[in-house]
Amino acid sequence: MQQAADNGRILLVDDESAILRTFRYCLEDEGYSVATANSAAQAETLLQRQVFDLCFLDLRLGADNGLDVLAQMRVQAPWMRVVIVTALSAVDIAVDAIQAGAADYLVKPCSPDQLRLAAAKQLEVRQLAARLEALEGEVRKLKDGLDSHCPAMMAVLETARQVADTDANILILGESGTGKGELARAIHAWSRRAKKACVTINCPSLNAELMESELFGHTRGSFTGASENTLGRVSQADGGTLFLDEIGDFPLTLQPKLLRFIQDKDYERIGDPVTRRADVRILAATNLDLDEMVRAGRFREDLLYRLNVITLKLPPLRERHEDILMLAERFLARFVVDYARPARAFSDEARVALLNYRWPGNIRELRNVIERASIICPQESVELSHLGLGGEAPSGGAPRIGAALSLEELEKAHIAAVLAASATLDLAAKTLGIDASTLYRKRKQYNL
Ligand SMILES: Nc1ncnc2c1ncn2[C@@H]1O[C@H](COP(=O)(O)OP(=O)(O)OP(=O)(O)O)[C@@H](O)[C@H]1O
Repeated sequence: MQQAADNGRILLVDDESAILRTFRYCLEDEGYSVATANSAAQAETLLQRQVFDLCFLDLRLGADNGLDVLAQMRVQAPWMRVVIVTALSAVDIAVDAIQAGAADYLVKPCSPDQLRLAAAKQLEVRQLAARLEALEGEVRKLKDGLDSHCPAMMAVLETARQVADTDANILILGESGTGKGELARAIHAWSRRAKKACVTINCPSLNAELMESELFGHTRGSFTGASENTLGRVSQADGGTLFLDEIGDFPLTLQPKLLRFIQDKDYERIGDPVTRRADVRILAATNLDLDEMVRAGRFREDLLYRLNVITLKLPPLRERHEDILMLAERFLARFVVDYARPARAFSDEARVALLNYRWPGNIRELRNVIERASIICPQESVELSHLGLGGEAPSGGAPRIGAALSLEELEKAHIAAVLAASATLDLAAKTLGIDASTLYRKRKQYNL
């Protein structure tokens, strides 16, 4: 029975019981699952209860108008292919039916071969459509890359999807590399603002003056170096989304202007007194403890309350056990194509190591580890040794001063080691003797 349903589920609608019987035997012999209805009402009831892939519909159904029945079917089961069965004298109505959404027509009396051929052809189209739908779903998932089998992450994604289409401001929390930026872009893509821009500002990379100009724009000559008028990101994001990445580093002195913009949607460009408006949805992300920053006087409480209308907290990768191998396999599949390398799968030992590692750098670190492994692995199976998961830093041991390394490689390794040994980014920046915004840029540059 299940096998027949898998081959194709067919509904026959005709008021002549002899025709129903002959068609049924012929199609069942082909291995299809077949149901019959001798009136429009019976067909409607069956369609409410069961899913059909194909319907053979006689347009002359007693008192019922066949075209009305067809229209009803198109609403009830739009995926179902409908083949009209008609007498030669009524072929012109069949043509109307095709215009109304039927897939094809058969002229009565038809031979068993004609019936079988029509069924096979339509079921093939239906299977292709179903396959396309499934693939589109997969592509959508891969595109936002955000599917998960981890209950905590699934709950975050579910809330994110629910609130995506509202204009509520959302604060995304989570350790560095957990995918806050990815989630922000996905929320924009799921929202009704998707056709407009999603503009990102990396807050730590700019001081207060440059940030104001970046956000709201400026007029030529309004400050040293302002050689031309600029629109500002807020204006670019009009109708869309503004993503404030690492909002914890947003300059304190500029926070009142951001607050006013979020509350009233009003702003002025630097050097231009005209008050402008922009319809922008705000998403913000941070790995800092904003409540703690409020207590320490480093972040405005009123701004925090405007930003965190909805808060989404991404779990760290070490708590997403169910997802580690899925993500690793996905990265591997992508990188071996990018680099044209032979690796195809992980050995058992490598899988265990991936699951047991603590992933302090979360998905960003996993991505780097797999990218590196996919390059250095010379065979189909990625072994534990290709992963380089020995110590804290996955890049394979501390480099020696004087070793055959470029300055860049040395800098990357040193920054990685200092980051691993420092409690906060500020402390790491202090140790390195650079400011936090430079450290931010270097982390992004080296994917640390
Ligand atoms: N679900 C995912 N599937 C594939 N790649 C992902 C996923 N989530 C994150 N990534 C990748 O991991 C890296 C880190 O992601 P992202 O920049 O969004 O993290 P973050 O939490 O915003 O990091 P930070 O706090 O350091 O800015 C990026 O390269 C991103 O493409």
